Amino acid sequence: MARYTRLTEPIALITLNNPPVNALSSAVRSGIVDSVSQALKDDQVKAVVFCGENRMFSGGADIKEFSGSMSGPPLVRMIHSIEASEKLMVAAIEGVALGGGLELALGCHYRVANTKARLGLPEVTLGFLPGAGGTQRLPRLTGITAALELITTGRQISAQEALQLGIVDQVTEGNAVQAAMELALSVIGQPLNPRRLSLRPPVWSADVDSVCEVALARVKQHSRGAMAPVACVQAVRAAAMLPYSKGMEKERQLMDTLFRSSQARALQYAFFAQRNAGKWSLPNGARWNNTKARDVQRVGVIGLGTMGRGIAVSLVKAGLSVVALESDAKQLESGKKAVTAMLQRDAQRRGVGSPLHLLTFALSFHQLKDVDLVIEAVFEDMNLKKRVFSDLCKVLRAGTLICTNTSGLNVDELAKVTDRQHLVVGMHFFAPAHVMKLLEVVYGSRSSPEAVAVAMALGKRIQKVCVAVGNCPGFVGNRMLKLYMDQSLYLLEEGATPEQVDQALEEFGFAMGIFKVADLSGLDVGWRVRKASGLIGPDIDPVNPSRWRLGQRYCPLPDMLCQQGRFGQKTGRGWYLYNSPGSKEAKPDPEILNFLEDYRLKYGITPQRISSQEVIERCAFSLANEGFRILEDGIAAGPEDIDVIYLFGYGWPRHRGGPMFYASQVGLSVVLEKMEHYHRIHPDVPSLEPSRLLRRLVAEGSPPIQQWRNHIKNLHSQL
Ligand SMILES: CC(C)(COP(=O)(O)OP(=O)(O)OC[C@H]1O[C@@H](n2cnc3c(N)ncnc32)[C@H](O)[C@@H]1OP(=O)(O)O)[C@@H](O)C(=O)NCCC(=O)NCCSC(=O)/C=C/CCCCCCCCCCCCC(=O)O
Repeated sequence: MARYTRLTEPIALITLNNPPVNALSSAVRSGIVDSVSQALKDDQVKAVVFCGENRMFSGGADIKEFSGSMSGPPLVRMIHSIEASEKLMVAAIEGVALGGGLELALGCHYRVANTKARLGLPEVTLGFLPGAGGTQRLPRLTGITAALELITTGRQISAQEALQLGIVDQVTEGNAVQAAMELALSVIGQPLNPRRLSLRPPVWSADVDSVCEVALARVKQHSRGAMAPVACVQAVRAAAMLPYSKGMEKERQLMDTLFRSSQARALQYAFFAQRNAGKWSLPNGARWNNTKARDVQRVGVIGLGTMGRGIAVSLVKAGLSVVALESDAKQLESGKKAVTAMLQRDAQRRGVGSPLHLLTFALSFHQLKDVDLVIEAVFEDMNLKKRVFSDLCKVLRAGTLICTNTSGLNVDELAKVTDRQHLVVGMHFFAPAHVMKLLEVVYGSRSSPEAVAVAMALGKRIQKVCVAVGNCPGFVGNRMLKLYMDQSLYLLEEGATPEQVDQALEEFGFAMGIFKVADLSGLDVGWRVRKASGLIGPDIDPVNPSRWRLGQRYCPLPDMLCQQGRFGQKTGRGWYLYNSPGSKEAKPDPEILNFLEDYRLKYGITPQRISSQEVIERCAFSLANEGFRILEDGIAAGPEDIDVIYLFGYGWPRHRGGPMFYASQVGLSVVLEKMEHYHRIHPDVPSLEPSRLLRRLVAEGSPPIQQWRNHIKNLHSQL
C-alpha cells in the first residue's frame, strides 16, 4: 500500500500504491506512517521523496471510507508529522494530486510536478472542506484570494498554474521523481523551518473581510443552499486571521459539522453514481464489461439546427472527423457559419489550433457513405425522421450505426424502417449539446449490445456523462419531467403563482425554477408536441378549453399562454415578463396574476394557500414516484442512473443527490404517505398514485438505496 525503497543516494522513496488512483485509504496511511518512521530511523537517509505508483500521485482520501467507521492513522496527524520531520520531505507529483493527495504534498517541504499533472482541492464537491490542513496551508502559499477560489470551487489546475501560484516549486517535462531527487540533493542541509507552511503567520491583509464577503456572496449565488462552500470561506478566513493551530481548530469544527451531513452523503453518492452510470447493463445480460465497442473515427451529423450544431462541435472537439449534412444550401451555409464560429471561438479560448480540417459540409446523402456512425438530428417529427432513416440505408455501409437524437420518440418504430434494426440506437442530447454533459443512450428492443457499447463509448469520448436507458415515451428524463411539469401547473390552478413555485424550487437548490426554465426553452415547443400528440385539436374550445383530456386531468394554461403569443423569453413574455424579446431577466407579470385569477373564477376553483413544502413534495415526490415506475418497467437499470440523469440534464441540486436519493433520505414511508395523501385529494391525477415498487420497498423495511437493485431484480423475477 506504500512501498519503501532505499535509493543509493541518501534518499528514500515512498511510493503510494493503491490502484487505480492511489487513494489514501487506511492501509495506505499506515504504510506511509511506517515508511516515514523507517526513513527517520536510517541515519544514511537525509531526504524522502513521495510519489505514486503508475505515475499517479494520489486522488486523495479514500471516499469509500467516509461512509464507514474511519480507522487507521488520521490524515491530519500524519501530514503534520511529515511536515515536522527533521528530514527533508519532497513530493513528486505526476498524474493528479487531489484533495488529501495535495494536502499531503503541502505538508512536504518542496513540491515538484510533471507538466501534465493536475492539482486541486475538490473536497467541496463532496460536501466538506480540505480538512487535512488544506484550508490553512494553501492560503499561506497562494494568498487568500486564490485559495478562496480554488477551495470553494474545487477547480483542478495545471502544473503550470500551480507554479505561478507558488503551490509547486518546480515543473518538469520529464520524470517528476527524478526531478524531485535532484532537487532534494541540491537543498539537503538547508533550514526546513521556512518551508513548513504551518509555521507561517496568518495571511492577514486589510481587505480580508471584503474579499471573504465577495467570496461568500459568489458561493451563495452559485450553489444555492449548499453548506460546504460557505464553510470553506469561513475556514480560509481563519487562515487570514488566526495562527495555524487556531485555524486548524476552526477547520476541524467546520469539518465535524459537514462530515456526516446529509449534503455530504448526497454529494458522495453522486460521485459514485456518476461513475457507476458508465457500467451499463441491459435486461438481456449484456454489460459494459462483456461487450466490445468497435472504433468510430468518422461520424455523419444530419441536420444543422441548434442540436445538430452542438453535436457536430462536440464531436470535432474530441478529434473525430465529421460530415455535417443539411437538406438545402441556405440552411447548410448558416449551419456552417455557426459551427465554424463556435469551433474557432473555443480553440481561441483554449489556446489550441483550430480543428476545422476535421469538418466537411455536405448536401447529399452520398457523402455519408464512408462514415462509421450517423447521428440524425433533424426536427422532432416521426415521419421526417423515418424518411431520413430509409434514405440513409440506401447509401450507408452495411455495418454503419444509425443514431437518432430524439427527446422521446419511439426508437423501435424508427428502427423498423431500416435494414439494420440491431444497429439503431437513440442518443438523446440536451441543449445546448456542446455544453450540456448528459447523454441518454436509448436502446430499442432490437438494438444490439455492440451498438449500445459503441454509442456509450462515443458519448464518453466526447466527454458526456452517458446513461443507457430503455425505450419508452420520453425515456427517463422527459418521462419524469412531464409529471413534474404537470404538478407545477396544477399548483398554479390551485392558487400558486409562477414565482412562488419557482422560489420554492430555487430555495430547494434548483438553479432555476420550472417556469423560468419553460420560458427559456420556449413554451411553443411543448405546444407543438401536445398538438402532435392529439391533446390539442380542433374540437377543443379555445376560450373555455376543457380541463379533462384523454381520460385525465389536464391543465390548459400553457396552451392559453401560447394562444396569446406568450412563448417565453424569445417573445419577451411567457410565465414572466422580460424587458424585451430575448432578454433574460424574468420579472413577475401582474397580467399573469390577473389571468390566473380569471381562470380560477371561470372554472370555479377556490384558490388555496400553497406552502413551499407542498410545492417541493408534489414536484420532487412525483419525480421519484415516476422514477420507481421506470425502475419497475426496467427502463433504467438502477436508481443511480435516474439520479445522474436529473443531476446532469435537469438541474437537480447536486447536494440533494437526485430525486431517488432524496426520496431515500426523506424516508420512503414518508414519501409513500405523502403520495397517498395527495392522491386522495386529487383522484383525477392517476400519476399521484404511489407506485408498486415504492409500496414494496416500504413493505420490505425501506432498504438503503444501494440495495434497491436487488429488490427490483426480485420484483422482476416474480413477474
Ligand atoms: C481524477 C480522478 C482521480 C481520476 O479520474 P478518471 O481517471 O476519470 O477515473 P475515475 O473513473 O474517476 O475513477 C477511477 C476509479 O477510482 C475511484 N476513485 C477515484 N477517486 C477516488 C477516491 N478519492 N477515493 C476512492 N475511490 C476513488 C472511482 O470511484 C473509480 O472507481 P471504479 O473504477 O468506478 O470502481 C477522479 O477519480 C477524481 O476526481 N477522483 C476524486 C478526487 C477527489 O475528490 N478527491 C478528494 C477526496 S476527499 C479528500 O481527499 C479529503 C481529504 C481530507 C479528509 C480529512 C479527513 C478528516 C476526517 C475528519 C472527520 C471529522 C468528522 C468526524 C465526525 C464523526 O465521526 O462523526
